[in-house]
Amino acid sequence: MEIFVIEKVTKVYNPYFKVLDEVSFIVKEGDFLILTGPTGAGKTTLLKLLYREEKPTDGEIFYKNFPYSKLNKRHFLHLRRNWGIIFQDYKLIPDLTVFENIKISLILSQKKVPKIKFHILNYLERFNLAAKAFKKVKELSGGEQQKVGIVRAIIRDPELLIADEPTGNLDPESIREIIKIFQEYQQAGKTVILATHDPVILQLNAGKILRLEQGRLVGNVQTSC
Ligand SMILES: Nc1ncnc2c1ncn2[C@@H]1O[C@H](COP(=O)(O)OP(=O)(O)OP(=O)(O)O)[C@@H](O)[C@H]1O
Repeated sequence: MEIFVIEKVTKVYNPYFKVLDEVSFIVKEGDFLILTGPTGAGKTTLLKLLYREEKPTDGEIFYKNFPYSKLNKRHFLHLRRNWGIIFQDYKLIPDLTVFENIKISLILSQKKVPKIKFHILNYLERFNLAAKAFKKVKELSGGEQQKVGIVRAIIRDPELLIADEPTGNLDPESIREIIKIFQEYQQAGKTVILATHDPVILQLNAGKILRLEQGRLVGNVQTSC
């Protein structure tokens, strides 16, 4: 089943800066898609279009056959409850603790989690973050904050994971661990879309690679079913 069909999507930022130029590809359920390309190629913009922080200037995005242009804000809020998004700039609340940041996200996802405290601490333990659970996010290192952003997204057990440069602040060992966790998640039938130019990830052969250059996809790209 197709999760996303991206059809000739163009994005122009004001006043006139074309970042994506007729980009087309499909994402199937269970895919592990790695979007790569140089700085400024448009990777973050493309992900923002998928999670609807931005709208395309032209073209259409279909999610499970529903065209985005026909969906309203309420539909997107509902969809995003089942998605895990890892933002390049983390988007954590610095004055709240690690535990509170994750708990708020879990509550917003409306997933019923029995023993929520145990559940969160268990996840944090897996990422070697249990000792930081009750520290304010602003007291953590950049890499630790990045890991909190990852835990916050995957603890929801989302059907789709969208990750924007999730390992930029991590050492190679941590990067391999994170990718292993993403792979386990994919093996459970979930879909992963990851933007990165991290050579460690690219060498791991974790998934299908799509390369963006100056707003266009280059190489072999599947654009129809
Ligand atoms: N809101 C915006 N308004 C205007 N220009 C923007 C906006 N967001 C991004 N851009 C520009 O669009 C281009 C693509 O940015 P984008 O963040 O999508 O690239 P990227 O491939 O993710 O880069 P990086 O690898 O550095 O994260 C950049 O030149 C950027 O300056």
